[in-house]
Amino acid sequence: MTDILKGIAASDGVAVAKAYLLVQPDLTFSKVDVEDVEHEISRLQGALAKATEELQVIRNKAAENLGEEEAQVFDAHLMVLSDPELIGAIEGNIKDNKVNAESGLKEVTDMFIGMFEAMEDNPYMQERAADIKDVTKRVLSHLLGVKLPNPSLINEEVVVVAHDLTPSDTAQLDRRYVKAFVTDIGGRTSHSAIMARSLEIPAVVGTKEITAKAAEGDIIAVNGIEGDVFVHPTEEQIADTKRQGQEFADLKAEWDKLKDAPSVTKDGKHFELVANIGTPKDLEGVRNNGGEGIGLYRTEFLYMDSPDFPTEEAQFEAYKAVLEGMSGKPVVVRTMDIGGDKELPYLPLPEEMNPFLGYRAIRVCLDQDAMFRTQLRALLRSSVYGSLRIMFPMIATLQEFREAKAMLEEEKAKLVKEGVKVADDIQVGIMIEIPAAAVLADQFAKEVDFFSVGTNDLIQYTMAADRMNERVSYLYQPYNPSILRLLKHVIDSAHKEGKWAGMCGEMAGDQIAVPLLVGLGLDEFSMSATSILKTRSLMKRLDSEKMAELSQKALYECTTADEVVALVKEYTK
Ligand SMILES: C=C(OP(=O)(O)O)C(=O)O
Ligand SMILES: [Mg+2]
Repeated sequence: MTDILKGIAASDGVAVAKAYLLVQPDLTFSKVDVEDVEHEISRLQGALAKATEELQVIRNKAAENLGEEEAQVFDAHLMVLSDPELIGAIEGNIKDNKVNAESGLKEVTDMFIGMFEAMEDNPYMQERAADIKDVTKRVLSHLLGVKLPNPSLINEEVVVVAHDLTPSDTAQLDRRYVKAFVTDIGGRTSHSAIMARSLEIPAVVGTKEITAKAAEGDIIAVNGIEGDVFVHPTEEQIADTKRQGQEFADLKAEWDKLKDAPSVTKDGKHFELVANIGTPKDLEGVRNNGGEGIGLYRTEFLYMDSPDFPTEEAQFEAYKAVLEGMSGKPVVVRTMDIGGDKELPYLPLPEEMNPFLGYRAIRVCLDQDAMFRTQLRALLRSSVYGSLRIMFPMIATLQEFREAKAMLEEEKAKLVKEGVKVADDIQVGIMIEIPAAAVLADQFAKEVDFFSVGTNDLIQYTMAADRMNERVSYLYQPYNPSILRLLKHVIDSAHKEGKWAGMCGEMAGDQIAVPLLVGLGLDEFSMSATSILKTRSLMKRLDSEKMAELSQKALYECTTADEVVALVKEYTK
């Protein structure tokens, strides 16, 4: 029987393939007293050998697909598996206490993990604790005879099914084989959804129950355009999904013709259409989709992809590659925005009740300023290779901006004194993603060079609706007049001071929002590279005067988001 699930359409495209369950198996066990300790030790040895063999395959796969550096984490795991001190302690525990291998293993590894985790100021030991946790899971899975999912080992076409995908899980998905993914939780602006769009993997998130409905190997049809998922689809549903996929592909072919066209409205008004990227590897997609620059380089992925804090040199190389790769077109680099749903294994942040309201982004950077200054130096050094704009995330107050800017100036002065060349036309701006900054935009506009509105966060904070939570996703309303009024204030405030205002939240590429934003006079639209051409195509059909009238009505006559959507449809018929 077919199960039909409705989720949030997170990344365009369709796929029909077998399910691959990326679900953590049950690793619980009971502690058992045993007589035959030798048997338990040989079970342990067997599991260690299997785990080693498996990790070697994963390591080689990672090196092949992602590069040597990314494979290093598995070397660390292999080292744990062959650590005589650790293995000796586990065997000793089994012998001395006459317990089963599962229990002998877990007790010892828990002890080491606890000890290392307690060394809070020592990121190296924190990382070792994380390695031991991972390895323990793998050995336990072999002892218990259950399978751990290994996304990097996928070598046939599948639809990945998961409760949730972290950005690092998503980064491991190989586009050749992973035809789509479907999750229980998440929203359109969760980072795994954003990454799916840049990897061009169709995705439906927030289905609530895909992991309960789909079993390994079940055929699944995914429609990432509409947000529909069919488990055991009928022939008709498969045909229908594929037909919609074909229609989308045809549209895409039309959009592709606009690759080298300017981004102008019907009446000739130009708007800048630029891209959001997470790594220098994304530049190819930006060029293929006719991006006029980079409006948001999320540098935290550089930190997330690295086994330790990236050095100044490694960062410099990445920033230089992006600036050179864009051949003088503007590049907005956002300083590290860690926290929320983005974690660093080597920077343990305290568990928080509300991580999106907690210790993240500029708050971490101003607090741990050595790390921040390293990034600023790398950025300043790269500035001579293109047109660099530096942007600070999650700014709530002017003090924060002034403090961050002062650090930037200090690092610049030091570099100049050392004889290092630094460009003297670097614009310095902020993300507007906290309502306090949006409300005070008129004052911020006097001190910053530009604004870029981060609607992913601005909407969640304004509506008090978690962007990751599908239960409140109905409140995640980009078109709510309250949001539109905030945007108007931000854009007008920038213009009053002769500054520009952009947007790098997902709303900038939203086809209902674009007519409103054109009407509000937003200068720069930054989005997933894959949304650029369809937005350019839409813009060509809009008249800027008429859109100004539309936005005026939407802001002051509409009372709900639904009314705004209806009005946009009427104005763009
Ligand atoms: C672009 C934004 O930042 P991020 O999605 O990385 O939080 C935003 O909040 O809109
Ligand atoms: Mg944000």
